Amino acid sequence: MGREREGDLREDALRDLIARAGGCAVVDGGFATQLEKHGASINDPLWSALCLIKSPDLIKKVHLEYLEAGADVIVTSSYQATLPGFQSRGLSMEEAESLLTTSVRNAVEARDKFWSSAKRRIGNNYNRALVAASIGSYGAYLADGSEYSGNYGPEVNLEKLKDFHRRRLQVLVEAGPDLLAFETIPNKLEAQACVELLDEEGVLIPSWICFSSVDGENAPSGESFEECLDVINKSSRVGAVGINCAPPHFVLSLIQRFKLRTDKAIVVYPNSGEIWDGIAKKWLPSKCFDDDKFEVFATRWRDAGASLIGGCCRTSPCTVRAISKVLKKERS
Ligand SMILES: C[S+](C)CC[C@H](N)C(=O)O
Ligand SMILES: N[C@@H](CCS)C(=O)O
Ligand SMILES: [Zn+2]
Repeated sequence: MGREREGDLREDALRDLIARAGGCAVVDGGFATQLEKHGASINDPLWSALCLIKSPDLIKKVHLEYLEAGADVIVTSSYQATLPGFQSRGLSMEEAESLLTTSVRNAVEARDKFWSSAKRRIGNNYNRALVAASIGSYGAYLADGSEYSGNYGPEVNLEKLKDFHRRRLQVLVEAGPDLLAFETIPNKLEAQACVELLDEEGVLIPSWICFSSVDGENAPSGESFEECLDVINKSSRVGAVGINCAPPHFVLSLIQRFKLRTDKAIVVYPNSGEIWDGIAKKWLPSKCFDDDKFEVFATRWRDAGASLIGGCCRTSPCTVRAISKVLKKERS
């Protein structure tokens, strides 16, 4: 993958989608959550990536459900799919890379299948969706909940994070997604690693970088979002920045703060408000927001300046349907 001229960046893909969606595009919802609803057992260090090995057909089914619900962007099943993770289960490097490729192909095939029939439906309100290849944080790979602490320890430096992300990023880009979605980034160092890697690898498809948050104020590491945004603002390869898998009631004030610090598009797809216990590997009941609430919030988030809105863990196609209904109402 050689270095390319800035002018070749395909940043229009994201801008065009947002414009086609009337100023605010709909991102899908909790992918792993929906796999579980269909009976997948993902209590495993590979989490949802286990389905890439065990039930790839289910992955396609879930993508189709989110498309039918109105998602303008579907995020691939690769959140916790990593080369060392797969290799630790006895897969060869070649097999592991092939699973990453499959995660993108599954989503592209679902998108193409859905669009070929949806575009013919009279009066349909659908856009041709984009496929965003999910790149979960290093903390996601650790499978100990550290995507919500950002505490990677002193031995994890910038180079180590870039090395961790490099080959997966190359394979995913090679598989031909429309976008890259860096998800639940918990600290500034990993944001820096992602930004530098995009440059070093000359990645031409636009990325978004999303942070998690556990206090509604800062990144999980305690670093301010302003510091994190300053890192991201330096990169023309990052088209959007925002928050995912944090509780919905944090989102409005974070959008307002992000708007003061960046000109990039803002992307938000919070979870239901429940809290992940990374050790027990289960969701703890907490202030939980239902789909009606998402419908109300989505308008406020859009009015505050978000241009990509969806749901994350513990949200469902019903959540996305509610978001899509309210955001697309005014243009139908
Ligand atoms: C977004 S969290 C619920 C994903 C799962 C986590 N990385 C774990 O393996 O425990
Ligand atoms: N795209 C991932 C994010 C987990 S935080 C999923 O929905 O499963
Ligand atoms: Zn999530």
